[in-house]
Amino acid sequence: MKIGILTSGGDCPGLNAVIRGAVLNGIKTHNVEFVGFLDGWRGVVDGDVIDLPRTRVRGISKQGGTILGTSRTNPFEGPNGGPENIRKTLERLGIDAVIAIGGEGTLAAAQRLTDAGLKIVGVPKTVDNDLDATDFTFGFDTAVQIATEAIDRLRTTGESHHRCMVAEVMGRHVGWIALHSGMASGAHAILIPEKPVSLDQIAQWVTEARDRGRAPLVVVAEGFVTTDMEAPHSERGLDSFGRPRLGGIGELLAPEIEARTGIETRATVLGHIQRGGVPTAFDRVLATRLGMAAVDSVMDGLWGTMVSLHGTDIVRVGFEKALDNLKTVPEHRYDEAAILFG
Ligand SMILES: Nc1ncnc2c1ncn2[C@@H]1O[C@H](COP(=O)(O)OP(=O)(O)OP(=O)(O)O)[C@@H](O)[C@H]1O
Ligand SMILES: O=P(O)(O)OC[C@H]1O[C@](O)(CO)[C@@H](O)[C@@H]1O
Ligand SMILES: [Mg+2]
Repeated sequence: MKIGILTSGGDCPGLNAVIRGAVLNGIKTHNVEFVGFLDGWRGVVDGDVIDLPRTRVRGISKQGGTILGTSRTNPFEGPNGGPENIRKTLERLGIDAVIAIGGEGTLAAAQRLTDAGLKIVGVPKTVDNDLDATDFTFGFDTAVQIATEAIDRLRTTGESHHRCMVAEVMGRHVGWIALHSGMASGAHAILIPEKPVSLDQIAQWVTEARDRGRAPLVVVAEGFVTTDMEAPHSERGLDSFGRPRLGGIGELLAPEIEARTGIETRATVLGHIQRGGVPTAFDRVLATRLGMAAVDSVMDGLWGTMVSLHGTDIVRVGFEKALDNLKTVPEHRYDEAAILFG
């Protein structure tokens, strides 16, 4: 048996730990061989693979990024795309099954290919933590840790200058990173896509914090909209899948806050720093377990399912469960955090 592994969509700390977990379990428990597709679905469509012997995954669980590379290639496009061409390519390469590690886009593509008869098992991945049917995704804990450390630093310089600091974190559709890093760093306002808030309300929280002698700290997710905005702020065109590139809401908010409160305000965008570098121990363990479990799913022929964290157990769920809904921040989690605002 030969299994092909791919990593697709935005990268995420822990991808390499998944690959290592899969290869080690596959070799030690099931005596299977592995290849890696280069650059996500691009490698599947082009038949571009490398061998993944045990020596190739040695020591990689602590490495950020992905040794296989990633892309936002659509496997249904191009002269070699689509299920029939991919089936022929896999046959030519002697690959019996595919493990696709990715977010909702990658898993949606995997679902369509599985529906067309291909043998694919998924591993959920996203720093945003927005995939449903799994309690956490690996990469999220690392992103929160990085964001929290950065925000702690913004805090001390803000305090020295009696400034309001605005920290912008990732989160296209959901505010999990903002919620957790904001709560961990004691933010006076946490602004998330799920909860539009007026500029006057933000200014009120900032003023309250200043009046208590604090240097106000605002954490905002890139996908946040004020009650006056119709869509998330985007000033950098579209990504390769045609979606607006987000980022810059912090710089938009800073002068508005300054104008309303009279407090000098600075914005910092953390950006891709949140996706780089070594994964936390939590993410390494979660990713390793998911990789191992994905191989077990392949051996059980569970095509069209992904492995997922449920409590402390790794379970198997259908792609559709993960894709039906985004896992947004529930109202009660926002309300709980909001007790600390101002
Ligand atoms: N419904 C779909 N059908 C076929 N291909 C899709 C579909 N949705 C997304 N894809 C392909 O899968 C690629 C990966 O999806 P996407 O860019 O959303 O990354 P992801 O896996 O969701 O990770 P993230 O969004 O967290 O970075 C997309 O660029 C696109 O080419
Ligand atoms: O710059 P890239 O790689 O297109 O990805 C940015 C997007 O990826 C994410 O980090 C994860 O989906 C989003 O929060 C962000 O909008
Ligand atoms: Mg996506």
